Amino acid sequence: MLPTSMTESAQPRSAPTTQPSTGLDSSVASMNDPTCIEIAHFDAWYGAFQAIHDLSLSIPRNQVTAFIGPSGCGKSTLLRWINRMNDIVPSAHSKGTLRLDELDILHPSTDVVHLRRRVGMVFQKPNPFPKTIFENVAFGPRLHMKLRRGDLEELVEWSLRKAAVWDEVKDRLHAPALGLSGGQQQRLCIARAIAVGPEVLLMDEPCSALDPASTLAIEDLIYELREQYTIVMVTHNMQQASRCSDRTAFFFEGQLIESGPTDDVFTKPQQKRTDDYVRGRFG
Ligand SMILES: Nc1ncnc2c1ncn2[C@@H]1O[C@H](COP(=O)(O)OP(=O)(O)OP(=O)(O)O)[C@@H](O)[C@H]1O
Repeated sequence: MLPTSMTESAQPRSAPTTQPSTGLDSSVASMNDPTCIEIAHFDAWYGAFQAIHDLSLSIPRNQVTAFIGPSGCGKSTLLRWINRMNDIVPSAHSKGTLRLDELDILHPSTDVVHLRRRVGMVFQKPNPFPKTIFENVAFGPRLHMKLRRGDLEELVEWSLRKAAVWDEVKDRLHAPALGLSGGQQQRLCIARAIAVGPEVLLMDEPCSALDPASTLAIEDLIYELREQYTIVMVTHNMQQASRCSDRTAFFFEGQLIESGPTDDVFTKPQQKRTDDYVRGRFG
């Protein structure tokens, strides 16, 4: 399932394959456990409206899992609970289990700042800070790590290379990030997310605001990044799910209808509703 457009540009050329030493070990997790995120009997509400019903799903480590389903079926809601983004929505509440390895994500004592270092998020619309390219990537490490200038520069370069945008920005690191194209901005946002050493990257329709060429570049990148990160991606684009995910979960009206290897979900789905959806009969 390697994307046909897998290009050299998606690969860090001379970058080290491991993150420069920053005192932040993203590999502390029980790496032998194939499950990275365990979701069990999870319900979520906005006020009295129940958006997710009794959902259970295991998200495997170092794979790309795509969440698909018609608008309003709860994909983003689940994604946003995984790094507790819904904490800022006053009406949002939930019940059940969400685990990242040993960490009980929903437990009131869970340190949300620490959780978000382990679980980075990339949004639909690229959202660089109104700062320079360098400062966008350096922002998280400056906040969380005490790095000498040289180490910080090395980490910024590593992150930009890993996000396959280094060659395009290396000569203008101190120019405003908002001057980049949409596709470059999205890769910059991915660099910003990986600079703090997450284990998981959540991507909420990361290509929906991009042109086809930038979309293919990001898809190639997503496929590459799964060697090091567990990726969960919401997408409305069936071709995208089949091009760059290993597993697919189909949601409908707040329920998980089926999940499995992407090829199976697309070519021999177990449920009629899945079949209808992946064939474009609704949604
Ligand atoms: N902040 C909110 N307050 C109230 N209801 C919400 C809120 N966010 C989402 N919802 C509702 O929860 C349900 C699930 O929404 P969610 O955004 O998770 O769906 P989705 O599958 O991601 O949709 P889309 O594909 O359109 O992004 C929808 O009915 C939506 O209207």
